[in-house]
Amino acid sequence: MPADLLSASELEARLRDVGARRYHSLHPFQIRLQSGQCSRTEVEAWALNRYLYQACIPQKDAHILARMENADDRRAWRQRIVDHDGEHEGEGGIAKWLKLTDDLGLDRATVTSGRLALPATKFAVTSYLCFVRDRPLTEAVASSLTELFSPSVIKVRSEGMLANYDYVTPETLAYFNKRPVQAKRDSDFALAYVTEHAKTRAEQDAVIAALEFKCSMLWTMLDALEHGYIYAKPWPDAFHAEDGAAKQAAE
Ligand SMILES: O=C(O)c1cc(C(=O)O)c2c(n1)C(=O)C(=O)c1cc(C(=O)O)[nH]c1-2
Repeated sequence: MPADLLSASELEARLRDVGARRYHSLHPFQIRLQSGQCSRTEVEAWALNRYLYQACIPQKDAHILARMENADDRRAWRQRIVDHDGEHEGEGGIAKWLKLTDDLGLDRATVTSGRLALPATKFAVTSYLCFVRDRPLTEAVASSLTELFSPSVIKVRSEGMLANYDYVTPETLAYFNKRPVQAKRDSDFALAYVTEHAKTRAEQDAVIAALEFKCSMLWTMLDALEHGYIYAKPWPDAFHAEDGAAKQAAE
């Protein structure tokens, strides 16, 4: 074993340290959202933009699945696609995300078209898809390891949104109910996978860098919301206050 190779527990500690420093739970927009400081327009813009992230997840998982040579790995990984797409129309995580945007009063066709999403959201999502397509498979798998950290941010966000926004109900946030259990299952698999397949220190460093990349992608999406909606300067073609509840209340 090369002297500089990290043990499994050292690698895990390095990965957890990436999350402790860079995960989007630390972002000012996330803190604003969970503490009730977001305007209704900001909550709507968050949901509308994040739809594009939700929609890309089964596509990125299909890229990874197609590259796995081992049937056991494929059987485990394909569950992620089912979780988001469902077995039938109207089932699965993406449908539940649309329930969230429905409850906020957003038009489905507008949300799914991505027409009013911020340019940085689109760049971030595209770069995630390109990353898992173009980088070595172990790095692509490693980029999903933000799910090591998602159960706690989901809990804090969901509790905060329910406590602080009277238009948000448990049904609105039903998407998040299953995620902590699914995220634990998925991140256990991904952590075991990268631990087994990153065999050199350079490969281990690339796995850590992949997780840093993914954290930066999630961070960028919240930077874009902060810039666009807190400084009130969204991209001209993006979602504006008039596209949301304010407009419907005036009608
Ligand atoms: O609510 C969140 O903060 C959050 C974060 C993440 C994440 O850290 O990537 C995911 C999710 N949610 C999520 O719902 C989800 O399905 C998901 C899949 C993945 C992935 O990279 O495969 N991350 C996440």
